[in-house]
Amino acid sequence: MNRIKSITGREILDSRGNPTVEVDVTLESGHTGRMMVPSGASTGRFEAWELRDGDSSRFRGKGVQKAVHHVNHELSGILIGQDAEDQANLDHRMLELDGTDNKSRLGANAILGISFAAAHAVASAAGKPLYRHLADMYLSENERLSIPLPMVNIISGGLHAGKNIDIQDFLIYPVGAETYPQALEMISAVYWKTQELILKKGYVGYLLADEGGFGPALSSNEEALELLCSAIELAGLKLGEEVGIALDIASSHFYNINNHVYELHSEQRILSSSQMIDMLEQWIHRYPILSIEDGLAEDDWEGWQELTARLGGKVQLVGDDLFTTNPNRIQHGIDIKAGNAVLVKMNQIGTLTETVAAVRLAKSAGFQTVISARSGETEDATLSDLAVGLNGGQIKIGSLARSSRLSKYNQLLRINEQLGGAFAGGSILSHTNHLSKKG
Ligand SMILES: C=C(OP(=O)(O)O)C(=O)O
Ligand SMILES: [Mg+2]
Repeated sequence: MNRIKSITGREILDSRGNPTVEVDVTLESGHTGRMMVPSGASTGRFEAWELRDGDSSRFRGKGVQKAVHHVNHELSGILIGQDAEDQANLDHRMLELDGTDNKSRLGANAILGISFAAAHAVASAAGKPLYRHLADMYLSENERLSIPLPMVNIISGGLHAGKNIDIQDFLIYPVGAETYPQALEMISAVYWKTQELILKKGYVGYLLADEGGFGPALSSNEEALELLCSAIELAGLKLGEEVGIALDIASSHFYNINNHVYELHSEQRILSSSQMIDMLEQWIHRYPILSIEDGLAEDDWEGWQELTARLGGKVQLVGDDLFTTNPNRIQHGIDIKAGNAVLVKMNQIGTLTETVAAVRLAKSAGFQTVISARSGETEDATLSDLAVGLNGGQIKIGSLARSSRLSKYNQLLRINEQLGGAFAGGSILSHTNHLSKKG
């Protein structure tokens, strides 16, 4: 038993210079925990509600003073004196007090901040790193922890880069790395080769997008794939074997829901669901693509069924906007065979308890999990502990050149030391065609 003594919320700034919520929880034992809440830009329609003030005289309406007020008054009012070690009870009480389906009254940003700050405080009181506290709470005793395989944004598009191209993330997978530090070395090599190539190709400026990836106005979406392949080879790494490719199509953001078509604005092309799948299938054959996220839109369940039937045996198909870390939507995907992996974003659902439920459900159905940051982040590194502590297997943080991203990559380096170098590595993807072909 360790009761909550005080809860303090405040407004801080995130990596886009927008306000976000920070929460400190102090226990009667004197231990404290802190959480800085992330924020998305290419958000799914079915996410838990991020409460913003809407008063345009401050931060273009993006202030979070209302959410902070809820932390400091209503929420702390019901939580002070509660046992912080009973995470499920804390989260349940907050959900009950909010009373809505999507946390829109008090704000998922307010609730998430308290939920994770409490976990931090309890870990600190127990003298444990957060990942260990999470593993002790949620994993079986003999489960061996490992550093997740990172998928790393190198070229950005869509809403993260001013719509230079339509597809949002061109990422690399250091599948041939035997250790996490080796993986980072490979990522850094490809990152810098990509910059060199962009300048050599005559683009004016290489421009950095929200997650630190390069965001030039390329001539087509496919040019980004060609660039990545060249950069991997120029870095002296074996394409597909040492470094593979992942995509986040983020297609909900160019889906025309009225006409049921996908509008690739940068190429002036309009595609049906089946034509989108045809395009992705061609790319899988041409490039060493191991994972595709949101290949189709959040409303296109039928398209997802076709996508999964056609490509699910060859690549990882990750639902982000599709599932929004929501156990009900994940269960529907499992039932109708839509996707085979879940992107896990804690603020899409809003509490630690529900995040764990989403991960457990995904794993129980044999789905992979990718624990993911948002495009708006802070120096908070909770994500890394969450990915290790739930044995997520894969992590998506963004690119290397942003301290909001590096805080997480560097936290994984520290945890790596403590785990004696245990790394999930490329074997996590051995079910995909490209890697299984290697034998
Ligand atoms: C990280 C992502 O972007 P955002 O946080 O903007 O939703 C994503 O789409 O996977
Ligand atoms: Mg996504």
